[in-house]
Amino acid sequence: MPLMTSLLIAIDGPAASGKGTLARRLADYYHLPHLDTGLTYRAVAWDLLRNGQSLDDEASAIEAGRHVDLSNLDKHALSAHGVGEAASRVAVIPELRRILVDKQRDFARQPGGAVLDGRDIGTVVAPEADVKLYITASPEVRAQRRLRDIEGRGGSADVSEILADIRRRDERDMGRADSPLKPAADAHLLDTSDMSIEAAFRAARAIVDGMLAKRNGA
Ligand SMILES: Nc1ncnc2c1ncn2[C@@H]1O[C@H](COP(=O)(O)OP(=O)(O)OP(=O)(O)O)[C@@H](O)[C@H]1O
Ligand SMILES: Nc1ccn([C@@H]2O[C@H](COP(=O)(O)O)[C@@H](O)[C@H]2O)c(=O)n1
Repeated sequence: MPLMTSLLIAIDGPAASGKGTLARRLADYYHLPHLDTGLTYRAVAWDLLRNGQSLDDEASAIEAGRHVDLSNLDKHALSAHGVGEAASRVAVIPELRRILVDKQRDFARQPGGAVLDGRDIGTVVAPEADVKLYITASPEVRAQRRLRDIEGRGGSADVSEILADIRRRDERDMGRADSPLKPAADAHLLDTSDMSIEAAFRAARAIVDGMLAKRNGA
């Protein structure tokens, strides 16, 4: 559906809740550019890991953050499950967050709008977003989804270890002092535990279309 005006959609939620899948579907449907902001934190973590640097080395993380190029994020290398865990460790560094958030804001403010997904989009990166979605699913359902991801790429994993990792990541992301994961006060909550991808997409689209209709005075 082509848009006549600008539309900025902010999507937040915990690991493997399905926010990236929804963000890509919505971006495609409304013809908007999409940014998975998790990739920016993953790029920093990956840089440290690759260079044998500690994830606690704040100066190196900040330097790596300055070099993150939104147009050159290697999704394939960054998508490994372990990189996500490492990303959540560097994501607690406030100075690094400032640098990455500035880049993400530049992306959000392009003419016509955009879809961004992450942990602090509705609260910090784009509090002015036209629509904010907070996507959740139970940790058990998310662990099963992540397992299917890993198996789909030819890997294998123990679901109880994935579940433990998801719980640890939730605790770190929701408990950090700077920009913790939480729904914005005006976010629409969508629990996808019992929803197919298609059903979640339909529900998200109904929210966005409802906002557009209201904005157009319908
Ligand atoms: N509603 C759903 N029903 C079943 N599977 C789903 C649903 N939504 C997403 N998935 C699947 O779950 C997996 C995780 O989804 P996705 O990568 O979108 O999550 P995410 O929240 O973006 O994760 P991350 O925070 O790690 O980037 C994918 O394999 C995706 O296809
Ligand atoms: N806006 C964001 C996005 C991500 N993070 C941190 O990065 C980790 C990896 O994110 P994924 O979405 O790719 O799983 C995540 O656990 C967060 O710690 C963030 O802080 N803010």
